[in-house]
Amino acid sequence: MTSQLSAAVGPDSTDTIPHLRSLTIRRPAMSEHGLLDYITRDDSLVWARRGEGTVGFGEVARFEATGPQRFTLARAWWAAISESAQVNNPLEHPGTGLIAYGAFAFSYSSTYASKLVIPRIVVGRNEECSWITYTVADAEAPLSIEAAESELAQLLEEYSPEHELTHGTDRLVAGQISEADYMDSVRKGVSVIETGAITKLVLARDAVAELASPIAVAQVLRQLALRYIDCWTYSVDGLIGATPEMLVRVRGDIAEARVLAGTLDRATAPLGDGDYARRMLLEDEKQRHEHRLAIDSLTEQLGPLASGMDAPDEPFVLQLPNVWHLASDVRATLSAHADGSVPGVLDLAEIFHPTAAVCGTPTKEAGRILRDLEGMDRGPYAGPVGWIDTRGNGELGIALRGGVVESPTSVRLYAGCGIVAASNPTEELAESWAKMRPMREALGL
Ligand SMILES: C=C(O[C@H]1C=CC=C(C(=O)O)[C@@H]1O)C(=O)O
Repeated sequence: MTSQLSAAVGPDSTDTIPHLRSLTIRRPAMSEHGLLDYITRDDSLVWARRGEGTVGFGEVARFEATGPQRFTLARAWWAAISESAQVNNPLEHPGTGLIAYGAFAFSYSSTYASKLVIPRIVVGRNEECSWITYTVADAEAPLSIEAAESELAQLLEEYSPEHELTHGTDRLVAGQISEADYMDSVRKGVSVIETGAITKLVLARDAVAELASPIAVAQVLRQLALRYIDCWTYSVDGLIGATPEMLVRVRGDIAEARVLAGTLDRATAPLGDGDYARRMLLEDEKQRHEHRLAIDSLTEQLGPLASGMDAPDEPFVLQLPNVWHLASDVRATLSAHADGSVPGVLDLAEIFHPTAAVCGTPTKEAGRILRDLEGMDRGPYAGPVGWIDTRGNGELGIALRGGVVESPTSVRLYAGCGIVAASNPTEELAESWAKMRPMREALGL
C-alpha cells in the first residue's frame, strides 16, 4: 500500500496513516563488503559507509510534501506512523526496527517533493550485528522471518542489469547554468559580499549526463561505496550519490555532525609535495575563513540544544579520492525536554538546514541572494538525505556529490562552491568540476 500525502498531517487525518507491523531479526554476521552484495537492484533504497548501513527493498508507505512546511509535515506523519505501528524489535540498535529513508528539497520554493519512504524489507549491518526488518501494511499479511527471507531471495534474484559500455556515446552536456553563467554569478556574488550584506554565499550549477543506454543505478552505487569509503553512499527514489558531509546523526542523546568547507582539487596537486594539502588548506586564510563560517553556523544552533558540546578549534584535512576538504567533527549531548525526551534527528535537521556550507552566512540573507543569483531549482541537491528510526535516531547527510536520475538515460549532476570575498570565478568553476568527478567517474564519463 502506498500512502501519498501532500496536504497537512494532523490529528484529523490519522485515517490516512497506515497501521504498520514490523519484525526485526538478527542475521548471521556479514563481511565488511557484505552489504554491497545487497545493492543489486536499481530501485533499492541505500545508505552505506565502510560496510555499515542499510539497503531497503519495496515500499509499504510514503509521505510527500512541498513548501515551507515540508519538515514539519514529515515529522507529524512519522510521529503518527511510529505511534500506530506494532514494532517487534529485540535488537534496539539505532536503525534496527521500523525505518524510513528520506530526501528533502533544499528550498521551500522547490517543486521537488520531499519524501519519507518506508521499505518493505531492510537488510542492515552495523559494528555489532546484521539484521533484517520486514514491514507489512496489510493486517492479514504473514509477518514471519520465513516470509521475509523468501521475499528477499526473490528480490535479489531479480537483480538489475549492468550498464552497457557504449564507448564515446555517453556524454555530459550543460545543464540550466552554463560555465559562463556560473562564473558570472560568482563574480556577482563576490560583489554582493564586498558590499558587506553577507560574508559567504554558496553558488551551485548543474550538468546533465546523457547516456546511450539506461543507467545502472546499483552499479554506480557499488562503485561509489567502494571508492568513496569516507562518504555516505545514498539512493532515495532517484537521488543518488556519495556525500562527505553529515548534517546530523543522532544516537540516543548524542548528536554529531561532520562540517566541511574549504576544498582543494587533488587532480592538480603537484606530485611529491606531501605537505601541499596542509599548506593550501590549513594555512590558507580564505579557506580557514570559509570553514569558520560553516562551523559557527552549526554550533550557534546546536549550542542552545545541548548540555555539552565538543567542537574542535582546529579543523583537519579530509582526503577523498577527488579532493581534500577542511573538516570538523562536532559532537554534542542533547538536553532533555521536560518529559525526558531529546530532539530527534528530523527535528535537528529542520533547525540546521540549510547550513553555511550549502547556503551562506548569514543564512536568511544568503538564501535570498542565492535564489536570485543562482537561477535554478536545486531540487533535493544540498538538502538532507538519509534515514530515521522510530526512536528519533537517524543519519541525515547533505545530498552533495550526487545527482538526480531524471529518466533512465539522463542524470542531472549538481555541485556548488562557497564564495567569499577572495573567491575567483575560474577557480570556483574548476572546483565545481572536481566535485562532480565522483559521479562522472561512476557513470564512466
Ligand atoms: C556545496 C558543495 O560542497 C560544500 C561542502 C564542502 C566544501 C564546500 C566548499 O569548499 O565550497 C562546499 O561548501 C558541493 O559539493 O556541491
